Amino acid sequence: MFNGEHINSTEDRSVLHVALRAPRDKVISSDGKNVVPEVWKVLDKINEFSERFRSGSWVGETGKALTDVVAVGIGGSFLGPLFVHTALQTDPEAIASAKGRQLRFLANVDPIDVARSITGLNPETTLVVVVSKTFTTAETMLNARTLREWISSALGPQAVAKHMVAVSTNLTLVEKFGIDPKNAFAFWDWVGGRYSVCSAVGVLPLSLQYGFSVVEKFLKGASSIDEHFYSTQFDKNLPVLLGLLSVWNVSFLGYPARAILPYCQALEKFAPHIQQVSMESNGKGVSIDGVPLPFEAGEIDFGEPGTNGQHSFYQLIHQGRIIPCDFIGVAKSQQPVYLKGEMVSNHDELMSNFFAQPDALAYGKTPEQLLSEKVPKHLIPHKTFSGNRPSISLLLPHLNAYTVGQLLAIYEHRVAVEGFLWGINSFDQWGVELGKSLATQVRKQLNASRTKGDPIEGFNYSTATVMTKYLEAKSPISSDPVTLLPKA
Ligand SMILES: O=P(O)(O)OC[C@H]1O[C@H](O)[C@H](O)[C@@H](O)[C@@H]1O
Repeated sequence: MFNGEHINSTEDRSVLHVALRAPRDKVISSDGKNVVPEVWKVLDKINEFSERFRSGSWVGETGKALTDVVAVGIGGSFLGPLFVHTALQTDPEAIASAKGRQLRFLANVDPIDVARSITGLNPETTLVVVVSKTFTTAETMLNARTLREWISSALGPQAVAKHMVAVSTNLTLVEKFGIDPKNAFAFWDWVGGRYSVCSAVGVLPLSLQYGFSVVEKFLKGASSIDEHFYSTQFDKNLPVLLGLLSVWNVSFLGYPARAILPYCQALEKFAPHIQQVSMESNGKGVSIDGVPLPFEAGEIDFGEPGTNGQHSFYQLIHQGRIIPCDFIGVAKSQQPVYLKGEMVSNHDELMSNFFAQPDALAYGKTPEQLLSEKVPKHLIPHKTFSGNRPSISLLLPHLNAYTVGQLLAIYEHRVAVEGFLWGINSFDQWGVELGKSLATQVRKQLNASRTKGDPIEGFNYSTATVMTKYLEAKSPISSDPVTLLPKA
């Protein structure tokens, strides 16, 4: 991976997200060319642009400084930046640098998400960042066209140049869309979408919100783990050990799921991000050579912050199926509170659970213990905990831009280690294609049925029946889509 070999063989690409956070003087080559200078050219451009934006010298169509950003993107062009943004939102340093600003995300093509993302925003003070590796993703492009309409109907079509910028590998399509190429931020095909948060995909919107210096710490944190992963012997190498544990749990013990349980509300978007990193990478049925696997690869990832999850699905984890758990804790809270007279601080209260849960899973509670506690006989089977349920605990010293970068890279490399062990290609995603192409067929049918009354043809009985019901409901379609958007 670090040598730039084309380990993503089905797309004939190298896999070099580590280059996105490499120090300036590092040499990492793809196809014989050192890519680190290109990376820094874009980072410098982001630094300079975000400075202009944040200082108010970049102004919108009506001469006002821009304070709010809507990042439009989905999948890898959304989940990583959302995770990092959510983690920084309560960090004191990041709060200070984001004063008076808002960063929002628009991912879903559901018009409800459009409404949510712009409600209360004024186009005069808003910058839209369209983030798409390919610049062809149907959801993102429709959302981008919708927000372009929102801007130009309020401020005139010429305002688009000042209120819309883009992040993409496809700069030709960015220009075609009407975004000034000077305001396009590039990345490269050797960055997988789900590994792209350290490219302009994450660095641009996060720098607009928090300033480049904060985001640079995030990159440095990720880079520190890259270095550790590259050079540390295996028995002390965090991503290697974690990857081995995952493969052991999935392939040897037969536990296919994994719960990601951060005892830190700021990490609430970590599990959704890792779901994509892990499940899109390792959810494969054939080896890298195309041979059907004689075992199942991939993990089923889900998670919620503790303690919320404890009051929801932990019952199943304690007494139902065996789900290996990742407990993630932070030694020092971003927002400490201690109420006089309380036995412990609020953070200690949270962390009491962080320490208690893995113990309960590991050691359980035996019928003998219950008997000695005088539990009625008929309740003993219900109150018994089998124990011997695996978990790992990661304790971060604190949560800031640097450690968020570290956490991200630990999981990225862990997923890669698992994929290497399973012998699969963790860097392609052919499994997302079929649904997309079927949606194209449905889109054509909906158009033909709505505009010409064409009957539904070429779909199976179930789908045709539900589509008929859907068309009967006749959603309102205005010829002027902006009338349906909420007003600022
Ligand atoms: O960044 P884009 O090209 O718009 O792609 C957005 C997403 O599209 C697809 O769903 C891919 O499976 C994802 O890996 C990707 O992150």
